[in-house]
Amino acid sequence: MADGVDDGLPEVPPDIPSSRLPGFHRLGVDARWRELARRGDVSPEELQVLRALGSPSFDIVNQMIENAVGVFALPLGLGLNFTVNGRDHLVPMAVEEPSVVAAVSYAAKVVRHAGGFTAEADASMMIAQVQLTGYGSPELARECLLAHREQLLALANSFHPALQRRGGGAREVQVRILPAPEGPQGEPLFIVHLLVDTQEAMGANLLNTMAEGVAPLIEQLTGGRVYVRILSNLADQRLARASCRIPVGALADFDLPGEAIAEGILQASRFAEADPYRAATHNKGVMNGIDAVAIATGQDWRAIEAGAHAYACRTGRYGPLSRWTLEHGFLVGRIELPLALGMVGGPIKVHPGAQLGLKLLRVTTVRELATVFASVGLAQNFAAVRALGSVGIQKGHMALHARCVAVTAGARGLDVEKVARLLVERGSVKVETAREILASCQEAPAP
Ligand SMILES: CC(C)(COP(=O)([O-])OP(=O)([O-])OC[C@H]1O[C@@H](n2cnc3c(N)ncnc32)[C@H](O)[C@@H]1OP(=O)([O-])[O-])[C@@H](O)C(=O)NCCC(=O)NCCSC(=O)C[C@@](C)(O)CC(=O)[O-]
Ligand SMILES: NC(=O)C1=CN([C@@H]2O[C@H](COP(=O)(O)OP(=O)(O)OC[C@H]3O[C@@H](n4cnc5c(N)ncnc54)[C@H](OP(=O)(O)O)[C@@H]3O)[C@@H](O)[C@H]2O)C=CC1
Repeated sequence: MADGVDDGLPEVPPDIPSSRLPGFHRLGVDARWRELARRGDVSPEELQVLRALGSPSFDIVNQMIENAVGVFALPLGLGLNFTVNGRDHLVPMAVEEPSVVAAVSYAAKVVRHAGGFTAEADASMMIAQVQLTGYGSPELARECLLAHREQLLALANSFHPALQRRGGGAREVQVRILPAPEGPQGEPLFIVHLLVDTQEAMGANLLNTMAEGVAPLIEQLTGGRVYVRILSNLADQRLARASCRIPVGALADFDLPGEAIAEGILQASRFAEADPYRAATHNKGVMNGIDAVAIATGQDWRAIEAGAHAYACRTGRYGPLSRWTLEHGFLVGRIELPLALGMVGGPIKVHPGAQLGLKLLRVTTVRELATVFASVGLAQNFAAVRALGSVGIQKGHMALHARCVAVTAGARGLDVEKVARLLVERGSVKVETAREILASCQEAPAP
């Protein structure tokens, strides 16, 4: 029971506001704002911030990037129905693509009925890389650096003493010797990895400072010359995992039994495992959700994208980030990917929208944030493969895309919904058809 509407679900504990807002999408935007305020998801001050997000103070954006001349706004929606590890979360999503928010809410609703997502995230261990050349014998250089491990770690930590005081900091030194890309005539690549626990920060700037800081000592110890010093976005020491178990019977839809829907999802999963061309699209679907919540919470989504796709190649062949199996009458979904996120740092305390996004999510640590991100990725993928393996993507997606087509054809105001509805009814969601509908509406005499 949520907001007086019986949806057949157990009531959530009173201290955790439910993420189930039935019919929220049928409300006008003013009513949505009122509902968020009534439930206490936003304070009166935060409601003002929410209303003003489309036109933030130019001072703020001018402080964020260079040569700022304006603000490029994106729609902000709420992914609903999420339960992760027994806690409810409203998921803010900044995205331009129709049907992403509806699809993720749909999927989260199905998974919620099946007990919600189970998820976990590793500690915030990031990798900084230092490239050394002219080192002589690679084995001797490796021995020398590892023998000075404590000195290197202490030097790295001296650049961020506050991080160490919080329980984080540089933890390990590793050396990787890689074959030269030119072949045997080239000098093997000698790469020093510094593993750093960045606590609540994504950590790029923290790591870059440490990598640049330890470089002179690495040169001094080995007699070599350092070139590149930067973090790696393949954050494979900082993985997050989510899973869900849905009774096959609960999948029945489109006049199809649950078994038929499950079979379609399993076939989609097999396709993505076997074929990188399909895996790329499968993962695009996963990132539809993850990027949207990343943008809405001020994360570096390019870093997340780079990490996700590099991780998808870890076996030497590009593959899917999520997989689906059938286990004892349950459809089981699992996802694992690197998630270098922050609750502090970068633009997070600067951009009012990022602050608000994190507030709406009601997470308290960066690891909890990562569990929600992984669950969003799995939910988004579930919605897509469920549609792809049954009625196809166009039915649900194009119905929601119809509004964009109507606007492209010139519809404005109340005409947008009307033209979109007629496009769907005619089964032709095309700009040309929208123009014809608009023209016929304009020719028709006013009642
Ligand atoms: C679109 C749905 C969800 C409709 O599906 P439906 O069966 O019409 O949904 P419903 O009416 O049964 O509603 C169920 C719940 O879904 C949500 N919902 C339902 N409608 C809305 C709406 N308008 N606005 C907001 N939320 C909506 C809402 O939470 C609702 O619960 P309620 O609140 O009513 O109790 C379904 O057709 C679907 O999931 N389709 C898949 C769409 C999709 O995956 N889009 C992503 C973009 S396509 C892409 O880029 C990726 C891709 C596909 O290439 C990836 C790949 O290849 O793997
Ligand atoms: N390749 C990439 O991905 C790159 C990304 N970037 C950008 O780097 C930014 C992220 O870097 P990041 O280092 O996270 O951000 P910051 O440079 O803002 O550093 C994080 C700050 O948070 C402070 N802090 C406060 N509380 C905590 C806590 N509990 N745990 C950890 N830190 C805390 C730290 O302060 P204190 O000093 O007190 O420890 C530190 O100053 C993003 O904007 C990203 O776009 C930049 C370069 C490359």
